[in-house]
Amino acid sequence: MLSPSLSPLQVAISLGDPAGIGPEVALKALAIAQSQGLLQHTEITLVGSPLCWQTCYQNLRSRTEVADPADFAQRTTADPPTDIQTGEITAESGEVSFRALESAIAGTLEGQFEAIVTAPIAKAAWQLAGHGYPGQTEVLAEAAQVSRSGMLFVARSPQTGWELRTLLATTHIPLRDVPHVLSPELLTQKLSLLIDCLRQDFGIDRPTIAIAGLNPHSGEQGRLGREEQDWLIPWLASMRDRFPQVQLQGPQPPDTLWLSAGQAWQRAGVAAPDAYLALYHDQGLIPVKLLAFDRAVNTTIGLPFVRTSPDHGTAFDIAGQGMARPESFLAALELAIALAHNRRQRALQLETV
Ligand SMILES: NC(=O)c1ccc[n+]([C@@H]2O[C@H](COP(=O)([O-])OP(=O)(O)OC[C@H]3O[C@@H](n4cnc5c(N)ncnc54)[C@H](O)[C@@H]3O)[C@@H](O)[C@H]2O)c1
Ligand SMILES: N[C@H](C(=O)O)[C@H](O)COP(=O)(O)O
Repeated sequence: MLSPSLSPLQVAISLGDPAGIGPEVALKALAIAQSQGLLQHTEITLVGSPLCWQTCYQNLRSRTEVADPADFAQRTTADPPTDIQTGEITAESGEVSFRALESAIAGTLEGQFEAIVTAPIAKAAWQLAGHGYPGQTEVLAEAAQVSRSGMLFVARSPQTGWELRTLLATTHIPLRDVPHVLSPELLTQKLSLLIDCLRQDFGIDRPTIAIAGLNPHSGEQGRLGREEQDWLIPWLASMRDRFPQVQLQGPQPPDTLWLSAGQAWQRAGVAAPDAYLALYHDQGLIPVKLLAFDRAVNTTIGLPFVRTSPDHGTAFDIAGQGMARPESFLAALELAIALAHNRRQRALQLETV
């Protein structure tokens, strides 16, 4: 038997919404990973309805490179009672995608998997199926019973190797609620989580982190909004005292905060922060997706296991046509393997001291 350090990493891939492009990008990414030898030390388990995995494979195999689900281990959940209509938001597809995620999480909490890569789900389909969660992140955090979790997007530039990391302080809430939900307590929780993650998962002990303001021009001394003056600037000052090893920049005008990321993405040697903290969903995700839509990975931090996902959704407009690009899913798979490997190494080091 292999020693724990040499046994294959156990990675689950959850089906996602079978009416969308999730199973397609997963099987395409797996075909690339197989051909590039990326799975040599990894055992992949496909989680979800076996009928849906097979249907996707049979539909696409003559048109494009897709891996055969039969090449992988399976953790099965119930097949849908009726045919899933590609591109349609239905309760049936919502139920199938929810069960796949639930089963992947259960397998992880039982110790079967070290990482989960989730294919995208449609939140509206979950609602139709009676699952009121705003996203997969929230299900994962609840199931893992963690007090702190966060939605971090990671993307590596193919030109320079520089890594963009953006954490969202708030996620799936209406824009009008953002100023009420933001607070010094919430930001302290997210910032400390980010600092821990940078140290443990990315090996950065003394990071530079840039924090966005909320209002145009960061409030322009209170003339365009008061949050910066009233509490964001004092909060940041207190965080500088609390985390002296971290260089904290901000609160910076949000419209230009990610300019440094754009420059470091394209040109080697440009100085840019190790991570950005965005105050709300689209503030952080517009620059991330504009710069790196085919590269970025959504990873849930603060969990006792690794979870990654592509940065895109179910793309119902192109589902079933074989044209979905698998690069973001492949990046999610690669990051999951790298992070799970790091965690295993760290656990072994802790055992030996
Ligand atoms: N991680 C996730 O589970 C996740 C992430 C984002 C959105 N979603 C869900 O997906 C659904 C659709 O969301 P949306 O339309 O806002 O975003 P989307 O990412 O699904 O699509 C946005 C646009 O990008 C295109 N696109 C997306 N992925 C692509 C790919 N791999 N290759 C080629 N083109 C691609 C689509 O065709 C569409 O034009 C929503 O229900 C949303 O909740 C899920
Ligand atoms: N907010 C993410 C994005 O826009 O890409 C995505 O919806 C996250 O969804 P999950 O929590 O389901 O991963």
